[in-house]
Formats: sequence, structure tokens, C-alpha cells
Amino acid sequence: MKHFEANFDGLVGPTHNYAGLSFGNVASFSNADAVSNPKQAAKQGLAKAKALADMGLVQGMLAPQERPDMACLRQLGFSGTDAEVLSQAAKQAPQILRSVASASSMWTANAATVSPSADTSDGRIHFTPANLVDKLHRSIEAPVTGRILKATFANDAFFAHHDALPHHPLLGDEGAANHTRLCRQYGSAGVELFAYGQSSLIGSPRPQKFPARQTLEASQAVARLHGLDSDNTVFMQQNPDVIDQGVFHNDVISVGNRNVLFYHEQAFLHTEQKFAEIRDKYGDGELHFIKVPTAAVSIKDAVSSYLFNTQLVSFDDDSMAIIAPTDCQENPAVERYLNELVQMGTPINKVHFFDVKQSMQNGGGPACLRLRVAMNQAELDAVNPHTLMNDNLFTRLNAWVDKHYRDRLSEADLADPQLLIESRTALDELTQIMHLGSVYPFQR
Ligand SMILES: N=C(N)NCCC[C@H](NC(=O)CCC(=O)O)C(=O)O
Repeated sequence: MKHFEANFDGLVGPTHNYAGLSFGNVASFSNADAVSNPKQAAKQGLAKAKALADMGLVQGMLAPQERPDMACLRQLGFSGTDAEVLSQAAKQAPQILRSVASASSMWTANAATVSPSADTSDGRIHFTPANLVDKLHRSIEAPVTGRILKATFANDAFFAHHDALPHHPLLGDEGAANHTRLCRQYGSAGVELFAYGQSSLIGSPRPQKFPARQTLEASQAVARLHGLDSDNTVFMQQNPDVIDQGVFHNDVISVGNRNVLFYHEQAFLHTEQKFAEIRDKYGDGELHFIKVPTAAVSIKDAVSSYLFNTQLVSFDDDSMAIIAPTDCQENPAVERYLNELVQMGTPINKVHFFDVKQSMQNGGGPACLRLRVAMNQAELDAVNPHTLMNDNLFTRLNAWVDKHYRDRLSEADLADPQLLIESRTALDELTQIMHLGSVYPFQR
């Protein structure tokens, strides 16, 4: 049976804004209070998704969340009409209002960890929504993320859905952003590589300045839930020094696809020892560890250009392309490196650039915007077809964005009750376009 990797991109929500919410994420902090353009952000994301579909790749979309999250504001003691709740929150707790208004669910690499059926003990695809406990604005995503995943992958015979891990710092889980998979073919069992930032229980080294969001204990729990075999699982620590330089997720410093791991030389701790374990567990077959040396690309350049927050995609002839943000073209060292990379004789022989600047300004590159799901044809046939990208969905979603989205949003707008009404109206229509049912709190 044919196997492939599908990418499910997060549709940017109507409240996309720059609120400086992510300590440790350089772009988020440096663009705090900039004026955003939600319409452009959504269209940039749709254009990238459609372009990948047009390359022959399987591409889906995941719906955004209801924001501002009024249920959360009410849980925090704000009361009255929706307009009163928003106005009290804006006056008394503006930082909380910014958090509940974030469109951060667009970065679906953080939606969940996904293990394909070839790796799991029961032969189903397993999903665990990430608890994202490190940041308030992200920690409120998991319940609705779970519902959207269930509405998208809605067939128990093929898909197993778990609850997010308990919301405790010991179990901080950032989903697929700290997980990758190496395999010969998408349909054959692979090595699942979990990259963690810290472990309180084994007392691992930790960053001094910025948080390490993913814990070893969370990665181990997800591996257990998914029924992974220890022979096919490797836990590797991110280098705390690079977390302190803005590498808040491991997908900011490495990306894997099939038999390639593209990584910066400073990405991990105990690199050679861990690569030996990967080689051992991978077994026969060529494995490419493509190391980018600091002398070619500094950590600063990697973080500002998002060279590693790129998508590595495979085509039927086994060649691979890098899907990169245009920011990589604008950085001379990174552009030079990419020009050399495609000549190096590795499976990567092409680069495609996309302008996703609205997302980049919040620290979200092409790889953050997508959740990978390796699947076979029978599993794809079981996916909600209305979430899959094609000419029709692209046209409908662009028209939907044009109808409902603003082209300018600043902090002052977040308390506007009209923005809440606009968002709910848009999302209500979206659930009909994508046949999702009542996934949002305002619909229940
Ligand atoms: N690397 C991956 N996979 N995802 C990127 C997530 C970016 C996101 N930014 C934000 O949440 C910024 C929101 C703001 O400041 O308005 C984050 O830090 O969690």
C-alpha cells in the first residue's frame, strides 16, 4: 500500500497579534506590540499549504481556536456580559487578556505528538495533544486541540486519541516540535527521536536564562501512551546553551525526514553517543546526519533566519526539498549555506522559499505551522475529507478569510467585543466548511 507523510497546517485565527507572550522566543519578544495583519497571516499560511499540495504532497488544514477564550476569563473571575468581561480584563489584567486572545494554535507542530501506525503496538496512528504548560496562552489550547484532532481524524479503527498529559511543569510537553522520526519509508517502522530540554528527576543540565519547555518525563509518557518500543525510541537532550540563545523548541535547531537528520552542530548534548544509538536502532540502510557547523551558520543566524524550522519533504523519486522561509534568503550566511547544501550530494536537492513573515514575527516558521502525520492510503481515506487541501478548499478558505478577517490588529483591539463576535461568526462558518461539528465552547 502507498505510504506518505501528510502535513496538517494550522489555519491562522482571526485574532493573530503580537503580544510578546513567549519569554525565550526572541521574535515574540522583539515584536511585542507591533501591529499585526491577521488577513495577510492567514493568506500566507494558505498559500504555503496550497503550494505543497500542488507539489503533489498530501496537505490538510487544522482549524484555529476560539479567541479570546471567554471561558478562561470567566474562570479567572471576570463576569457580566461578554463586553463587560473583556473590558474588565483589559483594565485589570491586560496581560491575561493578551494571553487568552492569542492565535498561537496556528503553530500546529505544537498541537500534538503523532506516532504513525508502523511504530505503535496496536497498529493505529496515535495522537497526544501537547499540554504546553510553559506559557499561559498556550496551556489553554489542549482541550479544543483534542476535539479538532478528533474531528479531523475521526475513525477509531485507524486513529487513537489520548488526553494531554497532566498540567504540571514536570510534564511540560510541546508536542511534535520536540519530536521527529527517522525511517527508510514512511510506512516502515522508524526510530522516534524525542528531544527534551530538561529532566528534574534525573537532574540533567538546564538552561540558565530561558525555560526548557519539554521534559524527559513528558517525552517518556508520550512514548508509553503511543505503545512505542524502546528499540525504536531515542531520548536526546537539547543543548541548554542554545536554548539560552533562543532555541525554545528543538525544531528551531534540527529537522528530520525519512533517512535524513539536518541539524546544527550545537543542537544536542552527547551528540555522537546518541547518534550511535540512533544508528543501532535504525538498523540497515543509509542514514544521513547533515551537520551544519557553527563556522558556516551561527546560532544567532539560525535563530533569526529559521534555517532549521524548515520542512524537509520527500517526493516519489526519493529526492527531498527544503521548504524555507524567505528570511533564509535574506540572511547572507544562510543563503550561501543553502546554495551549497543542494550541491552536496545528500538527498536534499532543492529549496523552495515562502513568505510567512506574519507568523515568523512571532517565532513561527514553516515547520511550526504544520503537524506531520505519516500514513497509508487506507488511513488517509479515513481522514475527514473536508480538511484536505485542494483547489476547492483553497478558494473557499481564502474567500472565508476575506469575508471575516481584519487587516490590522493592535493590543487595543483585543478588548473590542466586535472582534469576539467576528471571530465566532467566522469559526461557526468554518466548522461547516470543514465539517467539524461543534468543537468550540461557544457552540456547545
Ligand atoms: N517552534 C514551533 N514549533 N512553534 C513556534 C511557536 C511560536 C509561539 N509563539 C508565540 O506564542 C508568540 C505569541 C505572542 O507573543 O504573541 C511559541 O512561542 O510557542
